[in-house]
Amino acid sequence: MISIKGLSKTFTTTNNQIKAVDDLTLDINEGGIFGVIGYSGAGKSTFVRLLNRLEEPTGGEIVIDEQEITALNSSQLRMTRQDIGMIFQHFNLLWSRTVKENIAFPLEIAGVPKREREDRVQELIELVGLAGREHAYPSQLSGGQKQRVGIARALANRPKVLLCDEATSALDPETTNAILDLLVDINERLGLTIILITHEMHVIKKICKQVAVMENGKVVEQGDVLDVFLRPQQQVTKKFVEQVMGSNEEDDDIEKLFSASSTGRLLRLHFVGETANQPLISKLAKLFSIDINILQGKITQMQHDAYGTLFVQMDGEPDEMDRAVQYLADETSVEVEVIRNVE
Ligand SMILES: Nc1ncnc2c1ncn2[C@@H]1O[C@H](COP(=O)(O)OP(=O)(O)OP(=O)(O)O)[C@@H](O)[C@H]1O
Repeated sequence: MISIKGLSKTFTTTNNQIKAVDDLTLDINEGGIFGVIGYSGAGKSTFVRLLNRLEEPTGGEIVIDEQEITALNSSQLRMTRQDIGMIFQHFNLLWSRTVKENIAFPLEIAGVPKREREDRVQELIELVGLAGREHAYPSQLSGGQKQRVGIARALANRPKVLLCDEATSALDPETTNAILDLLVDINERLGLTIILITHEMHVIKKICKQVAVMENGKVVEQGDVLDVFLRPQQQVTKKFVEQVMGSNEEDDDIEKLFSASSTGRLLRLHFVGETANQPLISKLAKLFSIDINILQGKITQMQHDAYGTLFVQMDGEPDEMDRAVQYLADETSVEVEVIRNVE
């Protein structure tokens, strides 16, 4: 468990004081992928850099694996940092060293003997998918390959925690997906905790189990990603959810699609979890004497679950429509809402 209590960081500049992280309290479970999302300036980078004390906190406490990070002296901190790997948006590689030499660097600093170091580097190269590129220099690599070197280097000393500071923000969408897949693979294979900060909701959606939303140096909302997607409380969270789901303003257009001349019912079906929407719609049409038409829908695939909303028009005898709605409510995990009813 990573436990953060009342964490603060104030930067003092010549003109003013900036509370980059403001009395932040958060618990992060071990072994998962935890996302922290926020807009630029929310304090995400400062927060993640406080976790390994690349920034010194102004106040508060950080405990990782029963060790109080905030209480360590500098030599203890050097040792403990081996348990906390980090990757960066711009990779922070050593440009005059090859792939192999970059990955070996933290092992050299930790005093690992040469033979053991070479074996470990080879293992890491295989793990991140860089076999054949051992002797390349960073300038000869693509962005995705550079981040793979960053990941291998961060994992060299077998950390318990991996901090990712906007690790995919400099990458194109395809490469982003490949790197996110690699992070999931590493999390599953090595069981280490990943803390990832980003301003992109699709990154959270794709790989995180839990998320915290930051604004003005504070966590304003947190929970399971699915819950936060389904019931965003804060305005900032709603905006992030809209990044991947579109806005609810489209609901007005739905009323127009279901025009004054339409009969039957306009339903909003809210899907959560594994329910596949297409089979359900055709099943309804088979089970009941109704016509059913999809007017509009937005379903998104999360790491394990799908969720989203379909607007459908149902027509038929009132009794049959009642039975179909009852069936949806009782026999499926779909939340159903009758928006209009014209008989
Ligand atoms: N070294 C510093 N000195 C002074 N102010 C700083 C320093 N580092 C960060 N800040 C300020 O702290 C606030 C939070 O910055 P931070 O970089 O943590 O936010 P962020 O959410 O990571 O945003 P971004 O993605 O743009 O980096 C900002 O107002 C920033 O200007």
